[in-house]
Amino acid sequence: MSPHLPRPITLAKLGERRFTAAIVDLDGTMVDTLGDFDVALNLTLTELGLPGVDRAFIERTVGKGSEHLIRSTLAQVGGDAALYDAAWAAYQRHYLRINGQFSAVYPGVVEGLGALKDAGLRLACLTNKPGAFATALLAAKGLDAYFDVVFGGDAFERKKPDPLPLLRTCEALGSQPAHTLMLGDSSNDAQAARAAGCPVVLVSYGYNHGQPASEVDCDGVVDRLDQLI
Ligand SMILES: O=C(O)COP(=O)(O)O
Ligand SMILES: [Mg+2]
Repeated sequence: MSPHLPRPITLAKLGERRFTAAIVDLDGTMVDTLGDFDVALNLTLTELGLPGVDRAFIERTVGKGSEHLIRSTLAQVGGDAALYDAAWAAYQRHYLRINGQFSAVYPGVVEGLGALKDAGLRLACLTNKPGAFATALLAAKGLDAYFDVVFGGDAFERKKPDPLPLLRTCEALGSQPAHTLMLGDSSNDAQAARAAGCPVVLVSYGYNHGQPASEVDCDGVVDRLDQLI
């Protein structure tokens, strides 16, 4: 395990670095979306005549985008991989209809985003979720106004943990990676940030493939986003 900075970490403690921007993950960091995933995925499985999956499976599987979630789910329930296209179409239809209805913004998120804005940082939302799901969810939860840009998992050729989405997001923000703070909940966020050269802080409460966030190589862990300021 890598050494961590003392926690709760603050922006001041992050090496007195002058941050010009922050990139914020969505699922498991700003919004607890497990309920939305559960409903959309199980409606899809029912439609295909397949057995359901439980929340523990979903919680350890989300984070690498919807395509990965659907492939893993078909494998989990013994569904034929040839059902992928039908599953993807059904999942999108169900997800877009229920998006946000079974999910909730985590405590401290609104306060944390407001404080980052007040500190003069430009903000981007960068998620592995499809862009259409992400923009609708942010709007439904009243979080859209905080962000200068929003990029989904379909915005670039590769998703987190590849550094490409972070590097492109830094470009869009006009911010150097070393001065851009990544805030996420999983090893996908942390690995992408490390490879892109962005400092990275994780939240302790999200979805990290069944592993505690404190075991991930990152610059700090917070229990609420408003602990940063
Ligand atoms: O859709 C997912 O896999 C989760 O996406 P996120 O954690 O990058 O927001
Ligand atoms: Mg996440």
